[in-house]
Amino acid sequence: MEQSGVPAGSGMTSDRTGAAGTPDSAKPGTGTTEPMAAARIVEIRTRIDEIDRTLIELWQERAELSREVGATRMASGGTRLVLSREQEILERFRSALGADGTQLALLLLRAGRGPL
Ligand SMILES: C=C(O[C@@H]1C=C(C(=O)O)C=C[C@H]1O)C(=O)O
Repeated sequence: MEQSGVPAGSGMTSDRTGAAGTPDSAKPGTGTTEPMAAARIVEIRTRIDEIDRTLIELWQERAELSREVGATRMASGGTRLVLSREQEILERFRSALGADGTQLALLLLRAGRGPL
């Protein structure tokens, strides 16, 4: 892991810095000098940024709702967690997204309850 937190070799780092005069100076930061490709990349990135904002909002809303369920249940004498429900959620994500879905679901569940 390098200092930025981005793993080396992940494809998320580049020698092409995007500064003027560097190889992608047609559209700084796109990683290409070809104007049509650069324009399309900028367009797609606009939508990616929207999706990321939505994902972050949904992530935060889900965590808050999950915390509320846990608090409500405990205040009424119930358990903090319901493992059968967590299993259903893990299976939902696994069947839709495979092994990455399982990892994603584990992170989602942790976000609502904190580390065990
Ligand atoms: C939110 C709940 O409480 C806990 C959190 C869950 C979640 O984040 O989805 C699922 C099961 C419970 O362990 C629930 O029971 O629905």
